[in-house]
Amino acid sequence: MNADSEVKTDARRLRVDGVDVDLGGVRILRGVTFDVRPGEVFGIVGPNGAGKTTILNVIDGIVRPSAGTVRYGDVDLCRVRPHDMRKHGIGRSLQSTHYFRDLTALQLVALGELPNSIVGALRFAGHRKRRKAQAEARDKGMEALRQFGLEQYANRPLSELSSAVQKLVDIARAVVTGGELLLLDEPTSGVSGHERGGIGEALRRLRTLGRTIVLIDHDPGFVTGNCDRLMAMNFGEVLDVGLPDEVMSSEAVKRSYLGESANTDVGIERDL
Ligand SMILES: Nc1ncnc2c1ncn2[C@@H]1O[C@H](COP(=O)(O)OP(=O)(O)OP(=O)(O)O)[C@@H](O)[C@H]1O
Repeated sequence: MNADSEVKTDARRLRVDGVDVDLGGVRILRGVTFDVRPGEVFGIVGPNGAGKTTILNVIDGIVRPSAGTVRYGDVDLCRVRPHDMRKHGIGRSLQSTHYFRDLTALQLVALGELPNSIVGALRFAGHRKRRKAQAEARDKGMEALRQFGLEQYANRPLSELSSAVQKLVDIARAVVTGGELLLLDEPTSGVSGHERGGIGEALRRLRTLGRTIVLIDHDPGFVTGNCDRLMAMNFGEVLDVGLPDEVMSSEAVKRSYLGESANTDVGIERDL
């Protein structure tokens, strides 16, 4: 790798270093440290309450750490407000699209293009070129739906679509926000086993588009099949980071799901 490509790679590397989080007087995360390389699909696994969502919340500025640093390239994300994350190329999918179920697929995706701060929204509302901006948001939204083969759902309300299609539409919205680094919170939750392949396919497409993905998921087959590396967490700490098969078969990870009797892979699948 020459000096130029090293600089470019570093500009898109996510580095989380020594992050502690205290909420309501309780330490939720302790010394969480990992980094995510550009173009990588990085999975976070762990039992309920391990701290997975909290670490995503730290990366996109919803939760501020009490110690440690989070950097994306040379940007200190701890100083960026949540609604400014898109300016730095960070997009996030929703754990659930339930509150948006009356929107059409196109409306949800186009939301990713609209101003997302109060000041921006007020400016947008008063802007004489509002119609043009709305048309552009629609065009970009349609383009994103096309990229994921979802254009036939554009005018259908989310409530009429399967969970898998809703998840894909929401991933398309996160992409429209300009997300080079996509944070996906449980992309397979509520999605039936046979439809999970479509989510994996979307991840592969995002990878070919050069996006970096950090995802949380509870399905061991999905994470081992679709992630380049995994980080396992428990009780707010990192247990292991490495290749998916190695992490999923480590004794510490098995114990975290099963307690002391950590000796069956079947058990992990049951409890994940
Ligand atoms: N705002 C908060 N105040 C106090 N405790 C919180 C807060 N948010 C999360 N927690 C606690 O922090 C711990 C980690 O929560 P988090 O949601 O990050 O876990 P998780 O690994 O994502 O779990 P799940 O798989 O169930 O979504 C849990 O014990 C949770 O109850």
